[in-house]
Amino acid sequence: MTSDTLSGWTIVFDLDGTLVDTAPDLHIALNHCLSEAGFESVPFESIRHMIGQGAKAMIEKGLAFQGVSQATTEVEPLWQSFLDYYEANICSKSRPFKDATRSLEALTEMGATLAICTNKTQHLAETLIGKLGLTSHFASICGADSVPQKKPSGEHILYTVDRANGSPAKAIMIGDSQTDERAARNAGLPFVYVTFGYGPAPEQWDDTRCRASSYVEVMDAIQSVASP
Ligand SMILES: O=C(O)COP(=O)(O)O
Ligand SMILES: [Mg+2]
Repeated sequence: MTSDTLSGWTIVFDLDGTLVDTAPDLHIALNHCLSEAGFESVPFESIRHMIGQGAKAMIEKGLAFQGVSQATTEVEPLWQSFLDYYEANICSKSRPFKDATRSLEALTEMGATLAICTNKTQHLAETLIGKLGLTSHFASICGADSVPQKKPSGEHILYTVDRANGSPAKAIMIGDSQTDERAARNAGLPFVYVTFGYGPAPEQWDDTRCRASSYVEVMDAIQSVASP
């Protein structure tokens, strides 16, 4: 790809499962809040599909996994306990996916503007990206509580693009879940689905052009969308 190929384009990344492999730290923090409330742990293999709709939804799924109904358990105190623990340990094991950082640098060299649209809270998203030393790559970072409606609302992505001074007509969403795909569709943006994240995969996702199993393929997919 030559330089300036992506001039005027805004590339919007999901965070958990797309840019950063956060599952190990989320898993420890989820089990911390569950055990404080007297519940069993959730095994690591089961947590992947609990990520993607924010921490509260993850805790609710963790409880449901134990057969605990929300009618009998208040999620709010568990959520507070999760947030305190997770904030203090947010970057113990979380690392960018292979080649992600290099790809951010390359995209910027090609003239793209980069942004993050995540269902993490704003504060946690900024804290994690800061601790990983990635903040300077992004023109905007928009967490779930920075907008009236989080993903799968398209508004969340459109707000993120706007905050980055971009245009939805030249923007691409990269994500690892059905939530991201629906948000991109609601916003009218092309979507690149990464298969190395946490899913669940978008339903009836057969567009091989926009499926990426590595950051090398993410770069190819962006190129094919931006200059078909
Ligand atoms: O925290 C979550 O559950 C999801 O976050 P994501 O939108 O960055 O995948
Ligand atoms: Mg995700």
